[in-house]
Amino acid sequence: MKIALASDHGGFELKETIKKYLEELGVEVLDLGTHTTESVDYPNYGKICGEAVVSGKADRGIVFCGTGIGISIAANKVKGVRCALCTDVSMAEMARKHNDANLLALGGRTTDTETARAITKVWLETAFEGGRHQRRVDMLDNM
Ligand SMILES: O=C(CO)[C@H](O)[C@H](O)COP(=O)(O)O
Repeated sequence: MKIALASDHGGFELKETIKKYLEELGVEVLDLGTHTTESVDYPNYGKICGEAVVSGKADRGIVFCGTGIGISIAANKVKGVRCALCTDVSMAEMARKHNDANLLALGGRTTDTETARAITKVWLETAFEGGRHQRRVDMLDNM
C-alpha cells in the first residue's frame, strides 16, 4: 500500500513522525510536503494529497495541519475524497468501517504522537464493512 502525506507548517512535525512510523511498518510513502516549518497555506496541501489519492498515485492519504480541521476541509473539496479528522482510535476505526475514509486528518498541535501513531495503525488496518454503508458512501461520492 502507498500512502500520500501532506501537511502545512502546523502539521509538519507530526507528518515527519508518522512518515517514519509508516516506513517502520514497511508502508510505502509519497511525501507531498511541506518540507520545512516555514509558514504555508493548508488548502494547497489538502488539495494535492486528495488529488494524489483520487488519481491513483497513492492508495490512501494522511493530511496534517495544526488542528487537522482546515486541511480536512480542503481535502474534502476534491471529488472522491472522504477525509476523516480523527482524534482517537475509535473514530479511526469507525471512519474505515462505516465511511471508507480514504484520507485521514490529524492535528499536529492537538494530538500527541503516541495517539497519532495508534490512530494511524487502526486506520491502516481496519476494513470497510460495506453493506448498508456502501449505499451511503455512494451517496457521498455522488454529491
Ligand atoms: O490548523 C490549521 C488549520 O485548521 C493551521 O495549521 C493553522 O490555522 C495555522 O495557523 P498559523 O498560521 O497561526 O500557524
